[in-house]
Amino acid sequence: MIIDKLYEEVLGNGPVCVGLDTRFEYLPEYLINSTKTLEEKIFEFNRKIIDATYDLVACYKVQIACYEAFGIEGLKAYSRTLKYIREKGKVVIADIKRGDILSTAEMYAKAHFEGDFEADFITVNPYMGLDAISPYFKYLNTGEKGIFVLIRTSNKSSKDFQELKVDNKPLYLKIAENVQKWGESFIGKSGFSLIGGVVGLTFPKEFLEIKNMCGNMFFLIPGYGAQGGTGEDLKEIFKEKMCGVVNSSRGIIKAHKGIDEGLKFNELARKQVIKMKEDILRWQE
Ligand SMILES: O=c1ccn([C@@H]2O[C@H](COP(=O)(O)O)[C@@H](O)[C@H]2O)c(=O)[nH]1
Repeated sequence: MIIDKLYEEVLGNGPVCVGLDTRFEYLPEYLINSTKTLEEKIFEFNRKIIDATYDLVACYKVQIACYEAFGIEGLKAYSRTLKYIREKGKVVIADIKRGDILSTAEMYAKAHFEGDFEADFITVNPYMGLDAISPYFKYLNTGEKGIFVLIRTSNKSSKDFQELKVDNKPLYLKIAENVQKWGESFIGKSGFSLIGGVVGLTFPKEFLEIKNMCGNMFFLIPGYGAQGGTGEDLKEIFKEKMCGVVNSSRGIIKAHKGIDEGLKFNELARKQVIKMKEDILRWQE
C-alpha cells in the first residue's frame, strides 16, 4: 500500500516533505530572465530542487494554488512536476484541499488520482461530511492512493471553528475521531491507514492529544520553519515512532533569496533539507 511505501521512505530517509509552493519571485534571476516559456521556467526550478533533494527526503507536497495562479502554463508545470516526482520513485502529495457533494467529489477523485494530475495522496476538507469523502474510497481500495483530511490546521484562525465545543469536545477532536474511524478499513502493513490527518506543528499540545487518540493515523504536518514550528515541537509526537511527514515549503525553496541568488538555489535547498532533518532527528535520539 502507498502508505507503507511512505512510511518506508520516512524510516529510510527521514520525515522531511519538501513543499513545492513555487512562486515566480522565488525563481533565480537566470530563470526569470531566460527566454524559456513560463511552464519551462517553473518546471526547471522544481526539477532542480527535486534532483538536489530526493535522496534525503520522504516525499514532496505540491501546492496547486501556486500553479493555478499562473493559469494554463502553471497547470502544465504542475502536471509535469507530479509526473517527474513519481518517475523518480518518490511519493507526491497534491495539496488541493477539496471538499464537495458526492457527485462532484467523484470528479475531483478522478481528476487527481488519474490522468494529467495524478498524485499518490491528496488533501481533502471534511467540512461537508462522509459523503464528500467516500468517493475517494474507490481509489483507496486499490491500495495505491491515500488522502490526508484536514483536522487541526496550522493557521492562527484555525481556532475560530476548530476549537468550538461539540458534545463538550473541540471540533478538531470530533473530526479526528471520525477520520480515525473511516481509516480503520484501510490499514496497511505499517499499521498506518491510507486515510491520514493534516495537523499543524504550530499547536504541538493539541497535536499530541490527537495523536494519542488516533493510533493508526499517519500525519501530514505543515507549519515547520516559516510558520514557527521546530524539531523540538516534534519530540513527543515522534517519541514512539515517526508517525508523519513534516512539510516545509518557503523554508526550503526560497532559501537562496536574499542570500546567494543564481545557479546555486538547488544546493541551498539541499542544505536547508539537511539542516531541517538534523533539527528533527536530534530530538529522536
Ligand atoms: O494547516 C495547514 C494545511 C496546509 N498548509 C500548507 O502547507 C504549506 C506550508 O508552507 P510553508 O511555506 O512551509 O509555511 C502551504 O502549502 C500551505 O498551504 C499549511 O500551511 N497549514
